[in-house]
Amino acid sequence: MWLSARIGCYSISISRLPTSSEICHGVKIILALADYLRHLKYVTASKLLNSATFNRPFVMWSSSKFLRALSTDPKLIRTLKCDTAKRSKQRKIIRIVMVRHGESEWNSKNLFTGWYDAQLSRKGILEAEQAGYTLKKMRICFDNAFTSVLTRAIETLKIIQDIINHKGIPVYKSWRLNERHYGALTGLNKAETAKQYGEEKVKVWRRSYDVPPPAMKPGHPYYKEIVEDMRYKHDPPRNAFPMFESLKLTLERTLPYWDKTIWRQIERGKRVLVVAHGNSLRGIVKKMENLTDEEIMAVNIPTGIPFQYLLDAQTLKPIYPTRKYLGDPDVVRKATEAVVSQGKAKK
Ligand SMILES: O=C(OP(=O)(O)O)[C@H](O)COP(=O)(O)O
Repeated sequence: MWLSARIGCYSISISRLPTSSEICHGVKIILALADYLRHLKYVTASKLLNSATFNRPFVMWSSSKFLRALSTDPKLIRTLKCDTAKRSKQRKIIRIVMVRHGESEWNSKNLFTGWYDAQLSRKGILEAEQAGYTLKKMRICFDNAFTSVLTRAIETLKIIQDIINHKGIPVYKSWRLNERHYGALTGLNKAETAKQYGEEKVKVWRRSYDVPPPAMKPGHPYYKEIVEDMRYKHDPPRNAFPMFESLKLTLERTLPYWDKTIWRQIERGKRVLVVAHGNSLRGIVKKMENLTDEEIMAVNIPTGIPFQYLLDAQTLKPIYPTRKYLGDPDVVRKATEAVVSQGKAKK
């Protein structure tokens, strides 16, 4: 190798002395490289050049000479960026960030929402913005993002992407990340339901692992709107379209997507952002933290506050056993308590 350089986790190898015509193209290459890295890492071209370190100390070139040494010949320049395997090895820790969408209009009215496509409330938009600013302040970057097919999650993701300047990353949407289907409870007020059926019953419907809510029947006010929604035209199949879901049933359709799609990306060293829902995320939390069916009952996820898992890049095991919220602990505690209180009977 004539020269190899490392810039952060990216490497450039130049196989031989460039010819004079190759040197002419150098500027174009470095600009393309700077542009690529700026997209991924927010570095400017000058920072990029200043941080270049060469593995042959005697070839400590100035930036301008380095510029001129680059060429458009792909055989000459072996690598412009490290492959993901190399990156994940260099990165000792892999971060996964998840966030429940910002407050929806139905959250603000304390209604069971499930598969009803509620919009973000004004407060929910602000929560999504705050989530974006938190990630921006921490300089957290992502390679791709995953969300449900419900507007409140998609909009939250868009707001975050805008703020952290990640509009270009691939976004994958799947109904498998949808909120649990709340069946016949969809559209009912939680506090009024607790008054009618008792707080204990509502707690079982909201938080038990395998007790489902009553099924949504064709006469239900939101039946047609959900079943005939064009976003479900092809998937889930008609004969498997849910009419209710316990957390267990939710997890049974979320987990294959987590394992086969999201986790594969994580294994390849990709930094993923998952924007989903209170209960679809509780399912993933159960799996990540290895919680029992009883332990998951106590987990409540507030809207719009990102949380992360840090994994050892070699073993892919979480470094800390529980999720860490990226927010003021007091705010997180109050927001979590507020979620619990939603099931208290109306006085
Ligand atoms: O649709 C819902 O969740 P979402 O607002 O996260 O999409 C549910 O109404 C959440 O309610 P729960 O916290 O009583 O399970």
